[in-house]
Amino acid sequence: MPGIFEISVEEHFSSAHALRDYPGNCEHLHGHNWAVRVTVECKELNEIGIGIDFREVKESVREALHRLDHINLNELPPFQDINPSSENIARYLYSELSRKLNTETVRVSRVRVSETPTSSATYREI
Ligand SMILES: Nc1nc2c(c(=O)[nH]1)N=C([C@H](O)[C@H](O)COP(=O)(O)OP(=O)(O)OP(=O)(O)O)CN2
Ligand SMILES: [Zn+2]
Repeated sequence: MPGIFEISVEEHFSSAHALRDYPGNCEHLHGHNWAVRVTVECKELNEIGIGIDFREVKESVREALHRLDHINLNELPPFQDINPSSENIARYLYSELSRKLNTETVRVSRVRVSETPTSSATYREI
């Protein structure tokens, strides 16, 4: 039976955000240590049994997260008109990382963004 491999890495960044029009204290600027889990899928392995090197995925994720680190996310162009919610950050990273990592055999399948150990949003395309 054909199978699929899911390869995941997790990286972190720290930044502030405020949810505009949120009915509560999240409307005020506050910070999180965000955790980002990126999953890449592939059907084939190379000659040494690897779908895509964890290190290659981590390098791309770190580069993308560097742009989000230690800033006010509301001031970043992608979040000037939409809220930097976990959902919107996950979709933004999915798009950035897909451009960087997708090949004929490998594609980013999901990005999970966690604000706390118990609260996260995941973006994937169907
Ligand atoms: N679906 C979403 N809901 C909320 C988001 C979000 O991005 N997507 N964001 C927030 C706020 O940013 C808030 O800072 C996070 O709230 P929460 O996870 O509840 O964090 P707390 O530290 O307040 O959690 P407690 O467990 O209640 O201490 C809100 N909602
Ligand atoms: Zn928050």
